[in-house]
Amino acid sequence: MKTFDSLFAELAHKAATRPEGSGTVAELDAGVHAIGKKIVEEAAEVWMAAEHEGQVRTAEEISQLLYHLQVLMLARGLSLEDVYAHL
Ligand SMILES: N=c1c2ncn([C@@H]3O[C@H](COP(=O)(O)OP(=O)(O)OP(=O)(O)O)[C@@H](O)[C@H]3O)c2ncn1[C@@H]1O[C@H](COP(=O)(O)O)[C@@H](O)[C@H]1O
Repeated sequence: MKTFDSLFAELAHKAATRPEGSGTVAELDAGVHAIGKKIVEEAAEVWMAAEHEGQVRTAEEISQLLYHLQVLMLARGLSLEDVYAHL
């Protein structure tokens, strides 16, 4: 099963190698402003799912929020350690 750390490693590799068809590369190219809007949208979807849509949908929306947070980390050059230092 994929973990937060293994997904981050996968996304960092995509950012470095820029494979054709990668949504991550497209999102990085869209920039921090666009990624930030996606995070706000996904956060709202997490909230709505948690209130109205049950466990599975909530978990799915949380996974998407985590993904977009990782893309923002890559866009800003942040490492996992940079974030974990604040946990
Ligand atoms: N885990 C994810 C992931 N979670 C969410 N998303 C993106 O977030 C979108 C989900 O958003 P919504 O459900 O709101 O759907 P949507 O609004 O219709 O989506 P868009 O129109 O905004 O694309 C998906 O369409 C994906 O673009 C993800 N995209 C990729 N990954 C993983 O990231 C890795 C790299 O992916 P690529 O860069 O695409 O190869 C792979 O392991 C993928 O499984």
